[in-house]
Amino acid sequence: MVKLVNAVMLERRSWLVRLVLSALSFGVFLSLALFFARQELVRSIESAGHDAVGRLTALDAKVDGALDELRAQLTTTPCTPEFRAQLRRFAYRPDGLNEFMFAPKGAIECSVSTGRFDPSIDLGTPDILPSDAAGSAVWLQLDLKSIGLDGLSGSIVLRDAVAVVVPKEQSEIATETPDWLSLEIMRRDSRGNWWHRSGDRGLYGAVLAATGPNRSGFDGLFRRMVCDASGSYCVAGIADPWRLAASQKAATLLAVVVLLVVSHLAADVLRAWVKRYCSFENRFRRHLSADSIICSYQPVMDLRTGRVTGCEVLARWRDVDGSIVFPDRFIPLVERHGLTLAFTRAIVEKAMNELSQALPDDARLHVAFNVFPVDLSDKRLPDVFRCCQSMSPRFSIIAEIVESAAFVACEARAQIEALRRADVQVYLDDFGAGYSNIQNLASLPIEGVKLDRAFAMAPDDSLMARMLAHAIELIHVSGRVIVVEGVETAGRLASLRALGSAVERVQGYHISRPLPIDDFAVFMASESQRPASLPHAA
Ligand SMILES: Nc1nc2c(ncn2[C@@H]2O[C@@H]3COP(=O)(O)O[C@H]4[C@@H](O)[C@H](n5cnc6c(=O)[nH]c(N)nc65)O[C@@H]4COP(=O)(O)O[C@H]3[C@H]2O)c(=O)[nH]1
Repeated sequence: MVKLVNAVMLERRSWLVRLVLSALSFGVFLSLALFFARQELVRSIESAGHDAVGRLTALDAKVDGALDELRAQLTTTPCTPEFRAQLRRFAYRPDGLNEFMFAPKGAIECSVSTGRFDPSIDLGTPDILPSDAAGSAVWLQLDLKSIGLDGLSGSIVLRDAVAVVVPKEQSEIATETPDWLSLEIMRRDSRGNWWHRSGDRGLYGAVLAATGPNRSGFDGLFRRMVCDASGSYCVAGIADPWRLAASQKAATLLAVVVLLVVSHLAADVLRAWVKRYCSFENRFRRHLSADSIICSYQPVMDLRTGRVTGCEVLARWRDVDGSIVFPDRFIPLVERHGLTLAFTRAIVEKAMNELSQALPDDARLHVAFNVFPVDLSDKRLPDVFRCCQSMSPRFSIIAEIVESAAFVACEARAQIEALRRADVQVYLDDFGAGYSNIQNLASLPIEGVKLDRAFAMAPDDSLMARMLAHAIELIHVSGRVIVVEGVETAGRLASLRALGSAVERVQGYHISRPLPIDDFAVFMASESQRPASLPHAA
């Protein structure tokens, strides 16, 4: 997943990313479609089951009702011509029940179609015994040839010596059942045995096994069992989605095409969303907190004594994958989203907390913080450094400000004065680059100036390197403390020292790179062991 997100973010192998996302979306949509299809299929089984159960229950009621009515109407001696005439009259009714018989104890003595049977035909033990004395006995699935109904099959229901033939078609499953749906109707007798009534033989057992406790995994078929309230009838149903799809080829094809198109569109939306959600900007905004901000401390050396007397606090940010992000990536975001003051406050509080814990109580240090140019017009800025006041004189605080396009000298002056009242010294940062203005250098009540690192980092014979001495002289004339940053070599350190006392402090990779707090504490401890006369590493 991480690889996929990275590929999306970096726009690498866009065809592959699109393919993977399309496949993912297709999978999701297909699952959804199958879920709804499953609901529909299960609903179809249930509705066909309820239909069948309803029809059979109604048929039973109709048969029992007809037999009760017939018994009440039979007034003559059984199997006499008058008796058979009474049976026949009843049989003519248009209710689908046309063959009535006199069959005491299951032995048929006469019927509407055949007349008298001599000897009588014994039906044997009924398949379904009567539940009570007033109940019906039933013989299921009989070939009715023996009672004179050639080519017919069905059941015989006997109630108090009068019986009726229920033709097979009447208890059949509806003929309009689609071929992807198989049903079996079962009838339960009073002893709890189940009897096949119609449909596909064996389905009941198969559904019971597949839905029971020892069921195996999903085999692509959906199964359901529907029973009536009394538990006399159950319908087992199996729906085969693949047969359904095959029988509806055009609709299935159309559904697949629609799914493909929708998945493709969804993949594009997903890609855009992942890009937006996982973009550095959004990640940074979501996870920016005091915990994810890291302070790095770059030692600042007093050039005259060779001692490290201060540090600049530089912000880093820990990304969600643990990697460390440098300020050039996130400082513009902090500015764009108006988080500058809160960010500076978080850095100041974290750094002061770490420094006060990691350094010995007798350590004395200048601690320099970068201030966003935009906050120079925010009256709340001095308040950001309030937590440092209790730590004086251990730490003396410096706010480094950069002249920018929005730099308004009179606002900056008021802010600088407010900062000084809050015991914060103010230095102009990156002097000599960007918007640096000599008039500001002369007129603003600043304590120091940090010369842009481009001067110290310039190659020895370059114009910038030659300008270094002049820039120092210019600042020196203004009477400000001069800090030169970007000192990367012993040679550059020596050349600065050779300029005399103009440069007060230096900072750069030659002295040390920015360090995590623990390493900075170790660095400071080793500094305190070093004899003061030994110039630092030069
Ligand atoms: N090549 C080279 N580089 C050196 C040398 N010595 C110091 N540097 C780098 O120069 C930058 C000095 O900070 P900056 O001028 O205030 O410039 C800072 C500052 O403008 C801004 N920044 C960093 N932390 C904060 C912060 O907490 N708040 C604000 N507002 N800005 C910050 O990000 C800028 C870059 O910071 P970093 O990447 O940490 O880069 C740091 C430091 O690592 C050297 O000898 N050689």
